Amino acid sequence: MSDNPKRAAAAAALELVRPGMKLGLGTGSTAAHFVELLGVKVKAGLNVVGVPTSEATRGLAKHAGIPLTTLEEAPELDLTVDGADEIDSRLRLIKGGGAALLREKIVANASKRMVVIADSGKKVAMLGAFPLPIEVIQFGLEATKRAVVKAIERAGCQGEIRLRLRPDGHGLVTDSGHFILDASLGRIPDPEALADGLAAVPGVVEHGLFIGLASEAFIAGPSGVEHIARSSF
Ligand SMILES: O=C[C@H](O)[C@H](O)[C@H](O)COP(=O)(O)O
Repeated sequence: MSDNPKRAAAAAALELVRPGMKLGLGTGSTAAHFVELLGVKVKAGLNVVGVPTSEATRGLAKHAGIPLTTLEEAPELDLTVDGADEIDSRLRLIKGGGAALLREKIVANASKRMVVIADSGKKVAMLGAFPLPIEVIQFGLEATKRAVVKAIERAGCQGEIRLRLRPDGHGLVTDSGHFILDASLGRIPDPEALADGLAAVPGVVEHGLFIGLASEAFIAGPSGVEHIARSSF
């Protein structure tokens, strides 16, 4: 196994790729390994196309020589491979640490199969230690923030909510032109209830709870790569 667990998980997922596949390309440091390894195969003759989940991944994929397409040209994808910030035993995820959650969720939802690649540090008994990213429209930010707080409380959670900032102190703007609120909740006992509550808030574009999207995961740790399938729960 590679001495880099992220790369080992990426290499395991690469084994699922077949010629002719339309692929969703995730975002983040783990997904970047997948893109790089896929690029090596493409240069060796593998025929696939990819839909990137962020402008950062678009750049990496172009550099790696992977032919790109869009969901307009390819509205159904065969396989998406993406990282996660947290993953629980039912393959529920927190994503969006890299601010790409909106496009990541659209791409995952357009895929027949979503495979998560991660190091074992991402596995948790309960979601919530990682601050939950919530993508919101810039208009009405304070009002949306208040409504988000209420939705969070109704779902039995509490914690601090902060606007994600760029290093220059201005609000970070996502690839799709929105802000991100990071909700430090500590624990999310009922992710489904929180997901439903957040989705109902006007101004919330999307949130980083990915429920029912990942069908399997490759999780790499010191003793090797573990394969988890949702059907096994
Ligand atoms: O917005 C970013 C994504 O959801 C990433 O997939 C997630 O943050 C995991 O990134 P990394 O592999 O760098 O830990």
